[in-house]
Amino acid sequence: MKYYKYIIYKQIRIDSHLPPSSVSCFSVTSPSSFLLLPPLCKHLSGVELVGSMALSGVRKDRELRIHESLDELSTDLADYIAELSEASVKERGVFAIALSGGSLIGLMGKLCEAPYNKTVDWAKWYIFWADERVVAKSHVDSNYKLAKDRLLSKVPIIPSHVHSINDSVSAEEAADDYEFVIRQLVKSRVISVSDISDCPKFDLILLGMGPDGHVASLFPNHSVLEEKDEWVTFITDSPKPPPERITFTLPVINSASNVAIVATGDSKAEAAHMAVDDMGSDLPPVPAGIVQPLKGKLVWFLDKAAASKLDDGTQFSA
Ligand SMILES: O=C(O)[C@H](O)[C@@H](O)[C@H](O)[C@H](O)COP(=O)(O)O
Repeated sequence: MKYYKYIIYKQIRIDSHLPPSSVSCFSVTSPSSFLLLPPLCKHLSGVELVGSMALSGVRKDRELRIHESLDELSTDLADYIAELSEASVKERGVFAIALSGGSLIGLMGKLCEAPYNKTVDWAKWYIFWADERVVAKSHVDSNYKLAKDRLLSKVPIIPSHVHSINDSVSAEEAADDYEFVIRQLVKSRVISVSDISDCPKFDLILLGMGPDGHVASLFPNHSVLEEKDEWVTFITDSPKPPPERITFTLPVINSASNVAIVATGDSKAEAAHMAVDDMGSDLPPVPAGIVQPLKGKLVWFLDKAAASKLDDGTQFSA
């Protein structure tokens, strides 16, 4: 649970230019982490803890969860997804979740085990892909195949709720088709709609991050980052093979109720630093750094290696 310490330290540092009386909100993620605040504040000059507002006060900000091990991270990720699923089913009767490819799917593996395999309301899940490689569904590169083999085939999800892309058409047509499917499901309220952007509002979008800071199939310095009109678009020149992909656009990602970015290993450390820390205005932000939900909540799941280059990362290693 060391990541809570990091979050609290980070927020105090960000807020500490304010007069002490203004420091009333922290990204505290659990009541137990609140206990860490008083001793921490005592050691920071100019910082004073202001009442119990901190317990319920959560900044509209990202949350960082940094884990000692992949096992711990997987458990936390499964807890997080299960909690969001429960809340969404309670509120809307369904849970619309978008997956990505890569190591993320393996890290979600705990959902297939007890207690989640029995406690999660799988029949209410509607599955989408934030990005997909334009290959046959049976191809080893298919994100659908990866999720089906590792996750979806192991839990009682209703097959008609699994919305994979049309794999028998071009990338452009697959993107158009996929957007059409999403539009129908927005109409029938399976997917909510954002009241500020008119985009679909997924209950949760799960993203991995590449060493270059890409998320979904939004690659650095690629014109796909500028797409504002479409919900789903396509590329044919992905720097990460295979070249043809469809992807949610940034406006859709940033309209979600919840977005999680999951990144592990040394190779992600530099990109995590560039996305999470304030790099000033000289450098263009990496795509992961432009993921900033308008009204929703962003949570980063990192292991120690991926977090090793974050500013103040040493605060974490105790
Ligand atoms: O289809 C894809 O390639 C992905 O959706 C992509 O965005 C992936 O999530 C990242 O590249 C991270 O992948 P790793 O976690 O395997 O490094």
